[in-house]
Amino acid sequence: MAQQDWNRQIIIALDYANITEMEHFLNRLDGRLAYVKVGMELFYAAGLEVIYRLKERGLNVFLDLKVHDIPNTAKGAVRSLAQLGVDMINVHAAGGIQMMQAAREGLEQGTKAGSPRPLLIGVTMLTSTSQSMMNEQLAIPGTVEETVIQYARLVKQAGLDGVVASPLEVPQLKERIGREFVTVTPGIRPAGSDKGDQTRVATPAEAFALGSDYIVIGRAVTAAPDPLAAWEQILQSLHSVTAKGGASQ
Ligand SMILES: O=C(O)c1cc(=O)[nH]c(=O)n1[C@@H]1O[C@H](COP(=O)(O)O)[C@@H](O)[C@H]1O
Repeated sequence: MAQQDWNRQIIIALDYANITEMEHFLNRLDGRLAYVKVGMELFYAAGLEVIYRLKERGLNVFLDLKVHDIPNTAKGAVRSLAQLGVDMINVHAAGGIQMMQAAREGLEQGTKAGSPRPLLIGVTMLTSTSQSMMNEQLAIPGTVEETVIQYARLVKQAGLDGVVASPLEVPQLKERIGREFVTVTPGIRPAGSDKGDQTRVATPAEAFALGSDYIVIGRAVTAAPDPLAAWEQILQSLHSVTAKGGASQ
Protein backbone atom coordinates (compact mmCIF):
# COMPACT_ATOMS: atom_id res chain seq x y z
CA MET A 1 0.00 0.00 0.00
CA ALA A 2 1.32 3.44 -0.89
CA GLN A 3 2.29 5.73 1.95
CA GLN A 4 -0.39 8.34 1.29
CA ASP A 5 -3.09 5.73 1.85
CA TRP A 6 -2.19 5.35 5.54
CA ASN A 7 -3.31 8.89 5.99
CA ARG A 8 -6.96 7.91 5.55
CA GLN A 9 -6.67 5.25 8.27
CA ILE A 10 -4.94 7.34 10.92
CA ILE A 11 -7.36 9.27 13.12
CA ILE A 12 -5.74 12.01 15.16
CA ALA A 13 -7.46 12.63 18.52
CA LEU A 14 -7.85 16.39 18.97
CA ASP A 15 -7.95 16.30 22.77
CA TYR A 16 -7.53 20.04 23.24
CA ALA A 17 -9.20 22.46 25.65
CA ASN A 18 -10.36 24.98 23.04
CA ILE A 19 -10.62 25.84 19.33
CA THR A 20 -7.53 28.05 19.36
CA GLU A 21 -5.30 25.15 20.39
CA MET A 22 -6.97 22.90 17.84
CA GLU A 23 -6.47 25.41 15.00
CA HIS A 24 -2.85 25.98 16.00
CA PHE A 25 -2.19 22.24 15.78
CA LEU A 26 -4.01 21.81 12.46
CA ASN A 27 -2.12 24.73 10.95
CA ARG A 28 1.18 23.16 11.97
CA LEU A 29 0.21 19.90 10.31
CA ASP A 30 -0.75 21.97 7.28
CA GLY A 31 -3.21 19.84 5.35
CA ARG A 32 -1.49 16.49 5.97
CA LEU A 33 -4.30 14.94 8.01
CA ALA A 34 -7.39 13.29 6.56
CA TYR A 35 -9.23 12.04 9.66
CA VAL A 36 -9.56 13.56 13.13
CA LYS A 37 -11.43 12.70 16.30
CA VAL A 38 -13.30 15.13 18.50
CA GLY A 39 -13.83 13.88 22.03
CA MET A 40 -15.54 15.09 25.16
CA GLU A 41 -12.89 17.62 26.20
CA LEU A 42 -13.07 19.72 23.04
CA PHE A 43 -16.74 19.18 22.24
CA TYR A 44 -17.96 20.05 25.73
CA ALA A 45 -15.80 23.19 25.70
CA ALA A 46 -16.44 24.46 22.18
CA GLY A 47 -19.48 22.60 20.84
CA LEU A 48 -20.75 22.53 17.31
CA GLU A 49 -18.35 25.20 16.08
CA VAL A 50 -15.57 22.58 16.25
CA ILE A 51 -17.39 20.30 13.84
CA TYR A 52 -18.15 23.11 11.40
CA ARG A 53 -14.51 24.24 11.35
CA LEU A 54 -13.20 20.73 10.75
CA LYS A 55 -15.71 20.13 7.98
CA GLU A 56 -14.70 23.45 6.37
CA ARG A 57 -11.17 22.07 6.29
CA GLY A 58 -12.45 19.01 4.43
CA LEU A 59 -11.56 16.59 7.23
CA ASN A 60 -13.32 13.34 8.10
CA VAL A 61 -14.60 13.59 11.67
CA PHE A 62 -15.04 10.85 14.27
CA LEU A 63 -17.27 12.35 16.97
CA ASP A 64 -16.32 10.34 20.05
CA LEU A 65 -18.94 11.03 22.71
CA LYS A 66 -19.41 7.37 23.75
CA VAL A 67 -23.18 7.42 24.12
CA HIS A 68 -24.39 5.14 26.94
CA ASP A 69 -27.95 5.52 28.28
CA ILE A 70 -31.42 3.97 28.14
CA PRO A 71 -32.42 3.01 24.57
CA ASN A 72 -34.76 5.97 23.95
CA THR A 73 -32.21 8.53 25.12
CA ALA A 74 -29.39 6.87 23.17
CA LYS A 75 -31.56 6.94 20.05
CA GLY A 76 -32.22 10.66 20.37
CA ALA A 77 -28.58 11.41 21.15
CA VAL A 78 -27.31 9.55 18.09
CA ARG A 79 -30.02 11.14 15.92
CA SER A 80 -28.79 14.58 17.01
CA LEU A 81 -25.14 13.68 16.39
CA ALA A 82 -25.88 12.21 12.95
CA GLN A 83 -27.51 15.51 11.96
CA LEU A 84 -24.10 17.19 12.31
CA GLY A 85 -22.80 15.42 9.22
CA VAL A 86 -19.88 13.70 10.94
CA ASP A 87 -18.36 10.48 9.58
CA MET A 88 -18.15 8.22 12.64
CA ILE A 89 -20.06 8.09 15.95
CA ASN A 90 -19.62 5.71 18.89
CA VAL A 91 -21.72 4.22 21.67
CA HIS A 92 -20.77 1.95 24.57
CA ALA A 93 -21.42 -1.72 23.82
CA ALA A 94 -22.04 -2.14 27.56
CA GLY A 95 -25.39 -0.41 26.93
CA GLY A 96 -26.57 -3.71 25.43
CA ILE A 97 -28.26 -4.81 22.21
CA GLN A 98 -31.51 -2.85 22.66
CA MET A 99 -29.63 0.38 23.30
CA MET A 100 -27.41 -0.15 20.27
CA GLN A 101 -30.38 -1.04 18.04
CA ALA A 102 -32.08 2.16 19.16
CA ALA A 103 -28.90 4.11 18.46
CA ARG A 104 -28.80 2.58 15.00
CA GLU A 105 -32.38 3.77 14.37
CA GLY A 106 -31.45 7.24 15.57
CA LEU A 107 -28.53 7.18 13.16
CA GLU A 108 -30.79 6.43 10.19
CA GLN A 109 -33.24 9.14 11.24
CA GLY A 110 -30.55 11.77 11.74
CA THR A 111 -28.58 11.19 8.54
CA LYS A 112 -29.42 13.91 6.04
CA ALA A 113 -31.02 12.75 2.81
CA GLY A 114 -28.37 12.28 0.15
CA SER A 115 -25.50 12.22 2.67
CA PRO A 116 -23.52 9.10 3.48
CA ARG A 117 -24.56 7.44 6.74
CA PRO A 118 -21.92 7.88 9.46
CA LEU A 119 -20.28 4.69 10.71
CA LEU A 120 -21.69 3.62 14.07
CA ILE A 121 -19.10 1.95 16.27
CA GLY A 122 -19.42 0.14 19.62
CA VAL A 123 -16.79 0.72 22.29
CA THR A 124 -15.83 -2.62 23.87
CA MET A 125 -13.35 -2.57 26.78
CA LEU A 126 -11.54 0.75 27.04
CA THR A 127 -7.86 0.44 26.16
CA SER A 128 -7.00 1.80 29.61
CA THR A 129 -8.62 -1.29 31.18
CA SER A 130 -6.28 -4.11 32.23
CA GLN A 131 -7.37 -7.66 32.94
CA SER A 132 -6.93 -7.22 36.70
CA MET A 133 -8.95 -3.99 36.69
CA MET A 134 -11.70 -5.70 34.67
CA ASN A 135 -11.74 -8.79 36.93
CA GLU A 136 -11.46 -7.01 40.26
CA GLN A 137 -13.19 -3.64 39.83
CA LEU A 138 -15.77 -4.38 37.13
CA ALA A 139 -16.32 -7.94 38.41
CA ILE A 140 -16.13 -9.37 34.89
CA PRO A 141 -14.31 -12.72 34.95
CA GLY A 142 -12.06 -14.11 32.19
CA THR A 143 -9.69 -12.41 29.81
CA VAL A 144 -10.10 -8.96 28.27
CA GLU A 145 -9.95 -10.56 24.83
CA GLU A 146 -12.94 -12.82 25.55
CA THR A 147 -14.93 -9.87 26.88
CA VAL A 148 -14.06 -7.79 23.82
CA ILE A 149 -15.23 -10.63 21.55
CA GLN A 150 -18.47 -11.02 23.53
CA TYR A 151 -19.17 -7.27 23.32
CA ALA A 152 -18.34 -7.32 19.62
CA ARG A 153 -20.93 -10.06 19.08
CA LEU A 154 -23.56 -7.79 20.64
CA VAL A 155 -22.40 -4.87 18.49
CA LYS A 156 -22.72 -6.96 15.34
CA GLN A 157 -26.09 -8.37 16.37
CA ALA A 158 -27.38 -4.82 16.89
CA GLY A 159 -26.40 -3.97 13.31
CA LEU A 160 -23.53 -1.58 14.02
CA ASP A 161 -20.52 -1.26 11.74
CA GLY A 162 -17.68 -2.22 14.04
CA VAL A 163 -15.91 -1.76 17.34
CA VAL A 164 -13.36 0.26 19.24
CA ALA A 165 -10.88 -2.15 20.83
CA SER A 166 -7.14 -2.37 21.30
CA PRO A 167 -5.01 -3.53 18.36
CA LEU A 168 -4.16 -6.65 20.37
CA GLU A 169 -7.69 -8.00 19.97
CA VAL A 170 -7.98 -7.29 16.24
CA PRO A 171 -6.83 -10.70 14.88
CA GLN A 172 -9.46 -12.49 16.98
CA LEU A 173 -12.12 -9.91 16.05
CA LYS A 174 -11.43 -10.37 12.35
CA GLU A 175 -11.42 -14.15 12.66
CA ARG A 176 -14.45 -14.55 14.88
CA ILE A 177 -16.68 -11.59 14.02
CA GLY A 178 -15.77 -11.01 10.39
CA ARG A 179 -13.21 -9.37 8.19
CA GLU A 180 -15.58 -6.59 7.10
CA PHE A 181 -16.38 -5.68 10.71
CA VAL A 182 -14.60 -2.34 11.21
CA THR A 183 -11.90 -2.16 13.89
CA VAL A 184 -10.94 1.24 15.29
CA THR A 185 -7.97 0.98 17.65
CA PRO A 186 -6.69 3.55 20.13
CA GLY A 187 -3.94 2.63 22.59
CA ILE A 188 -1.32 3.51 20.00
CA ARG A 189 2.16 4.22 21.27
CA PRO A 190 5.10 4.72 18.90
CA ALA A 191 8.13 2.60 19.86
CA GLY A 192 9.78 3.81 23.04
CA SER A 193 6.99 6.15 24.15
CA ASP A 194 5.29 6.14 27.52
CA LYS A 195 2.10 4.09 27.98
CA GLY A 196 0.63 6.75 30.27
CA ASP A 197 -2.92 5.79 31.26
CA GLN A 198 -3.27 3.16 28.48
CA THR A 199 -2.63 -0.51 29.26
CA ARG A 200 -3.34 -2.44 26.02
CA VAL A 201 -1.01 -0.77 23.53
CA ALA A 202 0.78 -1.33 20.21
CA THR A 203 2.90 0.75 17.86
CA PRO A 204 1.28 2.13 14.68
CA ALA A 205 3.12 -0.48 12.58
CA GLU A 206 2.08 -3.33 14.89
CA ALA A 207 -1.54 -2.15 14.89
CA PHE A 208 -1.79 -2.14 11.09
CA ALA A 209 0.08 -5.44 10.82
CA LEU A 210 -2.44 -6.94 13.26
CA GLY A 211 -5.23 -5.80 10.93
CA SER A 212 -6.61 -2.57 12.41
CA ASP A 213 -8.73 -0.65 9.91
CA TYR A 214 -8.24 2.67 11.68
CA ILE A 215 -5.75 3.62 14.38
CA VAL A 216 -6.43 6.49 16.79
CA ILE A 217 -3.42 8.52 17.92
CA GLY A 218 -3.59 11.40 20.36
CA ARG A 219 -0.83 12.63 22.60
CA ALA A 220 2.03 10.94 20.72
CA VAL A 221 1.39 13.58 18.04
CA THR A 222 -0.72 16.31 19.63
CA ALA A 223 1.47 16.70 22.73
CA ALA A 224 4.81 16.12 20.96
CA PRO A 225 7.31 19.00 21.14
CA ASP A 226 7.30 18.92 17.33
CA PRO A 227 3.95 17.46 16.18
CA LEU A 228 4.88 17.61 12.50
CA ALA A 229 8.07 15.60 13.09
CA ALA A 230 6.11 13.10 15.22
CA TRP A 231 3.56 12.68 12.41
CA GLU A 232 6.27 12.23 9.76
CA GLN A 233 8.02 9.66 11.94
CA ILE A 234 4.85 7.65 12.29
CA LEU A 235 4.35 7.58 8.52
CA GLN A 236 8.00 6.61 8.13
CA SER A 237 7.51 3.69 10.55
CA LEU A 238 4.75 2.34 8.28
CA HIS A 239 6.88 2.05 5.14
CA SER A 240 7.37 -1.69 5.32
CA VAL A 241 3.98 -2.62 6.79
CA THR A 242 1.45 -4.60 4.81
CA ALA A 243 -2.10 -3.73 5.81
CA LYS A 244 -4.43 -6.61 6.72
CA GLY A 245 -7.55 -4.62 7.60
CA GLY A 246 -10.54 -5.80 5.62
CA ALA A 247 -13.09 -3.08 6.11
CA SER A 248 -11.33 0.12 5.14
CA GLN A 249 -9.35 -1.01 2.09
O1 LIG B 1 -13.32 5.73 21.83
C1 LIG B 1 -12.15 6.11 21.84
O2 LIG B 1 -11.74 6.84 20.96
C2 LIG B 1 -11.23 5.52 22.84
C3 LIG B 1 -11.57 4.27 23.32
C4 LIG B 1 -10.64 3.54 24.09
O3 LIG B 1 -10.89 2.40 24.46
N1 LIG B 1 -9.46 4.12 24.39
C5 LIG B 1 -9.12 5.39 23.99
O4 LIG B 1 -8.00 5.83 24.27
N2 LIG B 1 -10.01 6.13 23.24
C6 LIG B 1 -9.68 7.52 22.85
O5 LIG B 1 -8.52 7.51 22.00
C7 LIG B 1 -7.66 8.60 22.32
C8 LIG B 1 -6.31 8.05 22.71
O6 LIG B 1 -5.44 9.11 23.02
P1 LIG B 1 -3.90 8.90 23.32
O7 LIG B 1 -3.78 7.91 24.42
O8 LIG B 1 -3.43 10.29 23.69
O9 LIG B 1 -3.28 8.39 22.04
C9 LIG B 1 -8.34 9.41 23.41
O10 LIG B 1 -9.01 10.49 22.79
C10 LIG B 1 -9.35 8.45 24.02
O11 LIG B 1 -10.52 9.12 24.46
